[in-house]
This record gives sequence, C-alpha cells and structure tokens, in this order.
Amino acid sequence: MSTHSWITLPLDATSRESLAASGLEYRGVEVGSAEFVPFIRAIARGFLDEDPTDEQVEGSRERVIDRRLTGVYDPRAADPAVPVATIDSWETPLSLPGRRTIPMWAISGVTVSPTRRRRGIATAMLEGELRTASAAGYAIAGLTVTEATIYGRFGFAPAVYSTDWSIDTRRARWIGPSGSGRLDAVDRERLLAELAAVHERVRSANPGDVAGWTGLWRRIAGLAPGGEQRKIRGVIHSDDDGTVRGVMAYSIKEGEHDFTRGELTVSLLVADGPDAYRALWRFALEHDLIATVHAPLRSTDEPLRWMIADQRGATVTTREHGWLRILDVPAVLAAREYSAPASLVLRVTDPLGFADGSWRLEVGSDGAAEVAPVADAAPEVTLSVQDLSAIVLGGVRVSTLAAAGRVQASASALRVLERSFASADTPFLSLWY
Ligand SMILES: CC(=O)SCCNC(=O)CCNC(=O)[C@H](O)C(C)(C)COP(=O)(O)OP(=O)(O)OC[C@H]1O[C@@H](n2cnc3c(N)ncnc32)[C@H](O)[C@@H]1OP(=O)(O)O
Repeated sequence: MSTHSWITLPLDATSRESLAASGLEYRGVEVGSAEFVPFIRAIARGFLDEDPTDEQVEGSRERVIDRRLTGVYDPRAADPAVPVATIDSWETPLSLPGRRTIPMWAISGVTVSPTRRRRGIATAMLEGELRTASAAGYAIAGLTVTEATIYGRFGFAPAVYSTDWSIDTRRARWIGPSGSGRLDAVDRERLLAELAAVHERVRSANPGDVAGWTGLWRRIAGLAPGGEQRKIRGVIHSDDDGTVRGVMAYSIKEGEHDFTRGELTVSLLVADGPDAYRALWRFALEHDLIATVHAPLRSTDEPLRWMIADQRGATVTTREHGWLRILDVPAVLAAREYSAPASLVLRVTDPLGFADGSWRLEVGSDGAAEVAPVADAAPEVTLSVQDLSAIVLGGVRVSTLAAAGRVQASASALRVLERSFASADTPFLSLWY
C-alpha cells in the first residue's frame, strides 16, 4: 500500500465543519478499503461515464494508488456508502521554464452528485484542498478541467494552451526532412514501457508538464480494462545506436464506404529529439488508407506546421488546458528561470489570501530570481493571483492580460515583466490529469 506523505495529511478542519453544518461527512478513503468501490462508482457517475464493471473498478486501483482520495458522505442518502462528492489529489513535479521543476499539488476527480449540486460542496472540497496543500508547504496547485467556468473563482487560471489537429493527409502532404533511425511496430506492453520512459525523459523541457503514472500509461497503451483498448497500436523510433527516441500510441478507424478514407488518431506522440518527431509524424501522415489524422492535445507551437506542404490542410483549434494556482508567490517565482533581468514590485490580490501581498521581484542577469514581501513600496504591477498563475510559465503574455483590462502596469513595467517571463520552451501538457 502506498505511504506517500500527502495521503496521510489531515483533512481540512474548516471544510469538515462547514460540511458538517449541512449534515455531511468529509472523509478520507483508502484505496484498499471497502469504501473504494462506491467511491470509484461515484466518480464515474459524476463524469457521466457508464457504471464501471468490477474489472474496471479493480483497474482504477492502480490509477489512483498514489492519490489522496476524499469523499463527502450524506448519512441520510438512499445509499450512504456512496459519496455524494469526490476529489483526489497527489504530488507531482510541475515543469517550469529553465527545465526546472517544483512539487505541485495536483487535483482531479472533482464530482458532486447531480442530486446535491450547487450547495457549496465543491467549494468546500476545493478550498479544503488548497488549505491542506498550502499548510503542507506546496507552493502551487494544478488541474485540467471539464469546463473552463469552474475554477477561476478558486484562483486557478489557464497557463498552458493546447491544440487539436485534424489533418487532411492528401492536402497537407508531408514535406519535412527525413531523419536517421528506424521505426518499429510494438505490442501494447512494450508501448506502455516506452511511453512512460520517453515521456519521463522529455517532460522537464515542457513547462506545464507533469509526471505520468502507471494507470495512465496503461490506458494510453490500450492495456486498461474496457473501452476500445484493443484498437490501440504502437510504434517506436530508435536512433542509429538503437536507443528509443520516440513513441506513438494511435488507433485507426477504417473508412466505412471507401477503404481509402480511414482515420488515424494519435493518442500520444512523445519525441526526444527532431529525428523521432519527424519520423513519427511522417508515419502518421503517410499511412496507407488514411485520409485524416486527428491529434488532440498537441503544443501550440508544433514544428509539424512547417513540415506539410499546405498548412490549410490542417485544421487546428486552440484551447486552454493546464490550469495553475499559485499558493506561495516567493517559492514559485524563485523556482523558475527568467529570460531577462527585472526589478519590480508586484501587488498580487488573492481573495483566498494565500498569495495576497506586495512582492519585490529581483531577477539577475543569470536568470535567477529573488522574491521577498514588501510592506511600503508602491506597486509597479497590480494583478490577481489568477493572472500571475496564467503568466508564470511564460505561455501567456502579461501585455495580453493588460490589454484585456486584467493587469494594471505602466507600459515600461509590462515590457520588463514580459521579457523576463518569456520562456525559451513553449509550455506543453500532452496529458489529462
Ligand atoms: C479537476 C477536475 O476534476 S474537473 C471536473 C469537474 N467536475 C465535473 O465536471 C463533473 C460534473 N459537475 C459536477 O460534479 C459539479 O457540477 C461541480 C463539481 C462542477 C460543481 O459542484 P457544486 O457542488 O455544484 O459547486 P458549488 O455549489 O460549490 O459551486 C460553487 C460556485 O461555482 C459555480 N459553479 C459550479 N459549477 C459550475 C459550472 N459547471 N459552471 C459554472 N459555474 C459553476 C456555482 O454556481 C457557484 O457559484 P457561486 O459561488 O457564485 O454561487
């Protein structure tokens, strides 16, 4: 059984009391306990999934083995063993500009029963998570979302955007350079191992990325129970020395009335270097009988755009994806690397208090920052914790937020902040967590 320190942290007393005032119990759930099965069934109900089979419930033990599971129970409910609300959380390294990482409090599995919605249960759980994380010394929290309307009120903001690609293969036509190395089809067990290994090697170069986990790799590799897992196929790219440099999990939908109109969906493509990146994309785009390639959750800055003859052959939609919430301003700002010197006082507003205050940011020519609270200096930049969380990876420009009326600063302060916060690596999060 897992013994990670975050799993055994006490439940937040304020949330426990506020839920108790409504007759609800706030309880931790152990993965090995009898409460686990109804907990997983409640999550499935909350996410509008089918009621999971026993095999799927068992499979999900591995998915959440490292997580802190918390349920809200109503003793008067028809079945009081089924929580009326769920949430799970765990520590994961968050990649920051400069190939640094910081421990992040990741949150997932937020559901409230449709019979108990809009009574403040999610608020109690989320504020409880933030207080627990902050008290335990976590400087930042993060999540990916079902709806972009839920988490702003808790201080979260999108810091990583993603793109979904739909490529007409004949029109787009591959014109990229060929690289060295070779491609091999692999079975799903090997696919799982290579997805985990290559992603682990490259994630620090992608600000906003987090560590994967076994249950995730099993699902992406087609080894989780249920669904259309047997459709998943895998291909790896090895360099001339035989080292695996890239891996792609994909599935194919056969053309129904015309065999040449098949569709290939890239569920995950991870490349450690340009040769693997090129070879895997070329494999997808030049696959026989494939008219359309779908690739969700790609970067906003894919070199692929420049490797096709007709950029309009690819329909690319952009969406917010990775949401962050700063809890400790000095710790987060000092953890990343900066692109240019800066000396500014930032006034950060935070209705929940964690990040509220005035902070002097001093960035030296070495790209390192020192951050300290200041009591009496006039702020040069005033922004909310949401806005600071949005810009912290360098993927959202502070001048964009200022133009949107969200950040107040002089033009010169904005320029300094923007140059300093720019990241050489584009933020990229290829996973849902
Ligand atoms: C990280 C993740 O797990 S993302 C997954 C989120 N979960 C889902 O999408 C599953 C389906 N939805 C649900 O289970 C619930 O509707 C939840 C969890 C989103 C919200 O739970 P509730 O207990 O109803 O939220 P709660 O009552 O605390 O609402 C707090 C505030 O958020 C607002 N709110 C809640 N849900 C939404 C929403 N989906 N869109 C917009 N506003 C919302 C409420 O109106 C309320 O606003 P107010 O404070 O101004 O009155």
